[in-house]
Amino acid sequence: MRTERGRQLLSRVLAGVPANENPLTHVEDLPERLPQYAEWPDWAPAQVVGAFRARGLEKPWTHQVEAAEHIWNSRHVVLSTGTASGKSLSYQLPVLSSFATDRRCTALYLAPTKALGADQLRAVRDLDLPDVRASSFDGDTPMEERDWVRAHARWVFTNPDMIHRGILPSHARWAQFFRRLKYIVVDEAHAYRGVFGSHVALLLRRLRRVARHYGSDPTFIAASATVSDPSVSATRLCGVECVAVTEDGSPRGARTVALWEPPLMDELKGENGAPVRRSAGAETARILTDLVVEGARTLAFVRSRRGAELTALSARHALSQVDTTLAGRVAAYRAGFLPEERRALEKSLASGELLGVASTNALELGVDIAGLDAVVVAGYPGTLASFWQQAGRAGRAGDGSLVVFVARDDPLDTYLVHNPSAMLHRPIEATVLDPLNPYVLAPHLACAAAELPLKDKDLPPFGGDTAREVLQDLVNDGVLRKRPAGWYWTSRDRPHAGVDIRGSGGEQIMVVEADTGRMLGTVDPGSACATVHPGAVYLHQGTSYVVDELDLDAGLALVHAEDPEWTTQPRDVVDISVLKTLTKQDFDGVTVCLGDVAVTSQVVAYLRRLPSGEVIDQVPLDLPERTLETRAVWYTIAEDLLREAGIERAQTGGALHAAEHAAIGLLPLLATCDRWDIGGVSTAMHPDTGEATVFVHDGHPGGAGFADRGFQSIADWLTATRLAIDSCECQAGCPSCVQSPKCGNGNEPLDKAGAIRVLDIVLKAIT
Ligand SMILES: Nc1ncnc2c1ncn2[C@@H]1O[C@H](COP(=O)(O)OP(=O)(O)OP(=O)(O)O)[C@@H](O)[C@H]1O
Repeated sequence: MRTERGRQLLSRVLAGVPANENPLTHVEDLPERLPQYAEWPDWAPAQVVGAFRARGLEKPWTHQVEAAEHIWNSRHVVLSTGTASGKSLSYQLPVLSSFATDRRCTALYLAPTKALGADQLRAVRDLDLPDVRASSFDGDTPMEERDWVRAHARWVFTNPDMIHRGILPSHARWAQFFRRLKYIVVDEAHAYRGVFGSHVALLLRRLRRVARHYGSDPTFIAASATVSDPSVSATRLCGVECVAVTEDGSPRGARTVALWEPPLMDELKGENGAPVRRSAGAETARILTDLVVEGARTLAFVRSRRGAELTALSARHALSQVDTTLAGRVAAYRAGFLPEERRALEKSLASGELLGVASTNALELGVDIAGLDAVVVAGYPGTLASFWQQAGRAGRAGDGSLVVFVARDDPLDTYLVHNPSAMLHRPIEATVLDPLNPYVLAPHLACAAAELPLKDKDLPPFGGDTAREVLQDLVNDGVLRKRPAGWYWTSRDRPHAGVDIRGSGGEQIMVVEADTGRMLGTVDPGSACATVHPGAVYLHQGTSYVVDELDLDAGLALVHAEDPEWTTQPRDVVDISVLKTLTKQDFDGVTVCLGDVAVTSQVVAYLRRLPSGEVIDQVPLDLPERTLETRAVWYTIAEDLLREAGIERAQTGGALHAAEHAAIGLLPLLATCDRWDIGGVSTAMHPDTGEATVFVHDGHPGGAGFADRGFQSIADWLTATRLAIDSCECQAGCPSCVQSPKCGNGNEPLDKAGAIRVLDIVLKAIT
């Protein structure tokens, strides 16, 4: 195995670690994989093959041909292979071959971001084939060009937002394009998850319905990072049965993967006196510095934009002490870079002119950077798919490379560094989305009816009976009218503008700088009280603002630029009630349930906190209550089981609370959610269940499928939760195990040992 280079870089990094620290929890060598080539398919015209060859793509890899064959034969397909495995060629080949052999057909390409769409468009144009007429159609397309695109473009590169707002509402103007539509490419399909994924799933169903109205039946091509069960996810997303191609024939250099847990620091204490680890960012800056000194081309992924900038800055500072020329070879990268800037960065990393780049996840999508010497991932990026996408940037053919995963102060990160097989040998989590969520379904059915009257035969892809019920509600509310032939939209205004496919429903709160009137961004109405309450410190693109006023009725938060030395953290009181238990599993003294709940919360105060964690004061707030109706998974425990396990009445609240926090932290292991997409409530005696209960609920109206996923995999989920708590070496609970960064109760009470007992009771009963 060619792992010498990776191992050598690792020992260099370890040489700088103080003798009393042992951050390495695991090292593993992943073997090299050799390329597997196939022949160009017979149906591919010589001109198209020639264009690829001219760009240095001599022969396709096996999976590229396998996918291309399906597409050519009009079978919907999902290609789920690793980073830089050449997914683009797999669809470009059949699409461009069709263009060459059928002078009329058209294709759509959808990317989750404009930047990625622009990259792919450039790649197609660079092939320099005649009659392709590839063109973008997004928010930046000038009005005068739009008519040309509608009338002449054959391959339109766009995004879900534009399909929703710009194409479907005026589909008649696209009639010719739709009539000839042969392919719909859904790139980076794994990005469509949670509520956004549910929106896009319904959008794709609307798109297909309109295409069929004009007589075409396009083939869907989903390109995704490796995910578990790609066929199921893609079928759910696209609304058509997709064949999966997963055998990756692209080559990959050997990689040494090191899992790294920063040490607990003696000198610093966090909330309630809990110990704190050295920050993943600081540790990453140090590792990046060592690697750059070694001349290794390294990419460090840091979760926040500010973190990426600080990491680059502190690596540059450290390097300037060693060799001033090296300091200039480290840069930061963030979202919002122009395409030219990204190209320049790709080039200088490839040439070695730049040696170190600290980046946010923005570099994850659509950048042609591969074959680096090292990648450092600071903090779990939320999904295994993202982790491998980032790690996949390392690995030079014929030479080894190094990947270091640095854990943050977080229970999921703790679990992963102590359970390497969960990180390195586990199938990637399923992409969770729920197109049947009535809160998402209703506005899409209204849009669909406005596009073309909805008929009974249209309903199966929209959920059949569920759709029929939602339509009845829309009729009752006067939004639609039911006539014998179907459901009609009756107003002159289109419903599309009111549907925010990236938000979780409801009018967004605008964050506006009072002095200048500049709109900085928007906040979900559901989280506004917690994030933009008066006095809150609001970060926007690395600049700090303080909120002066929150007017929920007007949908406005007024802020001014100010960078105080403290951060703010909301305090809330939360109550949950069970509206409907959908499924209940009874075990001896333990029940596990899935159902609909109402979560009532009120932000009542906020804390001002110094970077050291010290609290300056608590400021009361007068904000309204808010109720969220959503989906939850919960378990209950009979009192005698708690007592038998030695959990006394006074301890129960803290034990359940700690078990709840850790479980929220671990759910992203099984569902593609972020811990901020879900919430929890625990109580020693819940009025609706009559017992000690821990609830974990979705954070969006109607749910996004996360609680459902927790319910389906409850045993795996709670086993991992228990392991995470148990493997953290702190005494009484810290952010790496049972403390939560978003706890509205200031992480009190928490009982770490009690949480393990609680989980033992539940696991014993259900497994
Ligand atoms: N058959 C091939 N032989 C050699 N190089 C190839 C082949 N196919 C693709 N490549 C090269 O591999 C690189 C990655 O290709 P591409 O960007 O399509 O990968 P991807 O799977 O879409 O990546 P991502 O995971 O970022 O979405 C490109 O530089 C491309 O030119």
